[in-house]
Order: sequence, then structure tokens, then C-alpha cells
Amino acid sequence: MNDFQNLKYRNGLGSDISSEDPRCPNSLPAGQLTPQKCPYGLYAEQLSGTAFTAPRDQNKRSWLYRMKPSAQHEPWSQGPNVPYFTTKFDQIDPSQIRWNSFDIPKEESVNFFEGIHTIAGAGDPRTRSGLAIHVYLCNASMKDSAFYNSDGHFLLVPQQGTLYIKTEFGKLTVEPLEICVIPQGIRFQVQVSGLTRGYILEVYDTHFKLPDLGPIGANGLANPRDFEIPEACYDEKAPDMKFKIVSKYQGLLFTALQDHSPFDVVAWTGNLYPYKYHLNNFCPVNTVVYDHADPSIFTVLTCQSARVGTAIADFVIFPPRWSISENTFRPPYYHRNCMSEFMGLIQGNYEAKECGFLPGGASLHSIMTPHGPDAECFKENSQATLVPRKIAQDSMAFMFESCLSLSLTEWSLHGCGKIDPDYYKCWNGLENHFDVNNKPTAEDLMKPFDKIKLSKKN
Ligand SMILES: O=C(O)Cc1cc(O)ccc1O
Ligand SMILES: [Fe+2]
Repeated sequence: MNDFQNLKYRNGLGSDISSEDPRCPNSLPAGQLTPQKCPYGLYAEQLSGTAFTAPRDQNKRSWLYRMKPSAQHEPWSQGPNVPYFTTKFDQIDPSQIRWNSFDIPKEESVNFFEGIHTIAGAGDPRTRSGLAIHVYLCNASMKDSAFYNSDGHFLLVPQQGTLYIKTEFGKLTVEPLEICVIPQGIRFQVQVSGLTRGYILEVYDTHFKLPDLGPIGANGLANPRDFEIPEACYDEKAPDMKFKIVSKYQGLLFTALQDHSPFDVVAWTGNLYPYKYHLNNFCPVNTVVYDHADPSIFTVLTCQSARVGTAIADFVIFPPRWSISENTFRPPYYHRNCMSEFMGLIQGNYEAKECGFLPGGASLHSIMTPHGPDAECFKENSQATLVPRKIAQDSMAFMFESCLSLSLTEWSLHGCGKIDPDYYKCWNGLENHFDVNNKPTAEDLMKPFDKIKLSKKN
């Protein structure tokens, strides 16, 4: 992994960026995009991430100046066969589902894309609508091969092991607590240094973007400057390398051979590129007096549907933070949602379920599937003395929340052997405390007003 040391990044999500490999100054054509002859004898190639005619504030494209155009390759053939990486979301189950930590292969050698296992999804890449949720479980680096996704955009959430990612736009290292977005079509190669596990949110629709901040104002949550974009970097041996290009197209993998490396981009310019973000940079806002705010306050990135304010997928985190609300049941509330909630855990534990929800595992609470704090959490938090408290210390849970109704795969529901059959029991211990004679006292009724809200002084 020597060639991943001292990487430099550019900052600013959404920026229009120009990057030249320092070995080739002035490799970006001056004053135009498609000169008759590009500097250094390079080819110009556009990568379009939106329709040519998309409105300017949504339009995404970059120009790559490379040794060989991507078009030069042998014919495509179907394969390799990675059976668990699929768009067959054909298992339907509305249960509360929790998966124990997914196993990383130890004996056989498995690289990043060979180790992708699809958990759930909805929609279809053919109509460019929907999403898939996967985990990657691998132990080996991709060699002489590059992968790209024709179907949509990948958001990678590493849980164990650093990803060393070579892309057409340059190199990135992405370690647990960092996330990375690789938009549709960008070729990349993942190297790893041992047992490696993480989650993938794949969206077939629009690009990920930062959520609107509304009354929060111009700053907060994930700030654009903290997103890191790689610098152009080409392989010196690129023109003489044999490469396998693997594309996921309509849910199937296809391979084409070529005798040059796709990592031959000397310079690029535009606003379509891969990027990474460290979750420690997230600036949370929350209630400072009473009640529990909806988890949308912790949205890092969103992929919006055509329905206003409604996400195909939100990426939401539960970072370390102060919990200070008064006279409040502080953990997540009991909940039935018109959205699907898939959760994963990068490290530590999650406040609504201190036990049983494990790093590298997951849970799914589907549309209208009731869920919320387990019995232990309820008991403790409905009695606790409320002092300001730092919660989720050393912990990072996250949620992929979607307006779509997700179905599962054969592997996630049956094959993986990781479903916790006793999950539903975590709510069994919730007792009935209702007592018709236990009328609130005058003091009880005044509690929110006495203790936390201003009363009129006269
Ligand atoms: O644990 C969950 O289900 C996620 C969640 C967290 C929260 O703080 C409020 C609502 C919610 O669904
Ligand atoms: Fe929920």
C-alpha cells in the first residue's frame, strides 16, 4: 500500500475542481475542453453524471484527459458470477429483523466486488429508480481489475479495515468512521490489508447531496469543506498494463479485457468525482430543552425522490453527543414509520439497544413495522435522573432510511445464517403500567411548565 502514502485531497463538496498530476504541469487544456490536440498527446473524454440538459444547479459532469479512451477494450462477456451480489430482492418479510455480525471470509481469497452480498432493495436499475443495500466481506486486494457500477451510485461505509481505493480521478484511503461516495460509472480498484467489512448503500436515482438546512442556517451538520476529493494521479505503466474491467450492468456483472490501465488520467476538471468524509467532522444540532427530535437532524447525505422532502435514501448517523433534554424520555421513541429503516453499527453500541446490536451487524425495521427501545432501555430511561450526559461515546451507529418498501434477498433472509431469531423478544419485557386510578396530580400537570418553561413573572 506504499503508493497510498501522503495522499493530498481537495476540499469542498459540489465545487468545480481542476486537478493535474504534478508530474505533468499544464496538462489541462487551457481555455477550452476539447482542443484539436490535447496537451501531452492525451485524449479528452467526458463523463456525464446527469442528462446534458439537467438544470445547471444539478448538472454534473467531468472531463478526463487520459492516455487511452475508455472505449478501447475487447467485447464484453457476462461474468464473473458473484451470486450474492444481486438485484433479486424477492423475499418479503415485515418482521423486525436483526442480523448478528456478518462473517468475513478467512480461508478463500475474496476481493471487494466478489465479497458484496446484497441484503435488501427496491426498484430496478433499468428504470433508474430504487436502491440496494449490501455488505462487503473481503480479505484480498483487486489485482489488474477495475470495477464500475453502471446502475447507480455507491456510498461505502467501512466498518473494519481500511479501503485503499484507486480511481480514475486519483487515490483515496477510506477507513472506518470515514465514508466514501463513488458515483455511477467511475472505475475503481480496492486494495485491502486484511479482514475487511463494511456496508454499501447503492442508489439508482439521483446523486447524493447535502441536506437543506432550513432554519438551522448556513452552517452545521456535514459542512461542504470537510469532503475530500482525490487529486489526479496516473499509473506510469498504464499504457502497457493488462486489465479486466468489470461492470455491474442491470444487476449482472460483465467483464471486458483491455491492454491499458483505466488509471491513466493525467488531469481532470468538473464537478463529478468520488469523495470521502470523516464522520468526526459532523456538527450535530439537537433539542436543547425538551423532547426527542427526529433522527433527520443527523442526516449526512441524502438522495431525494421527486416527492418534496422525501428521500429515496438518507444516510443518517448517531454520533457521540450531549444529551441534555429535561423532563424527557431521551432515547429514540417507539415508532411506526412510513419509511424503511436499515441500521448498521460501525463501533460501540446503540442507545436504544445496548445489547444484541453488534458492530458489523445490522437491523431492518420495514415500513410500518413497530420498533423502539428494548425493555431494558425503557426501564432505565423512564426512571433515570436527568443530568447532562455525553451519549454514544466511542460509538457510531448509522441508518439508511428510505421511502421505498424494501424486500430482502435469499442470502440475507436464509443463506447468511445471521438472523437473530430472538430479536422480537427484546420488547417482551415491556410491562403494562397503565392504572386508571393513577390520575396525574396538579404537580405532574405543571411539570413541563414549572421546570423547563418560563412562567409569567408578575
Ligand atoms: O432506532 C431507530 O429506530 C432510529 C430512530 C432514532 C431516533 O432517535 C428516533 C427515531 C428513530 O426511528
Ligand atoms: Fe425508527
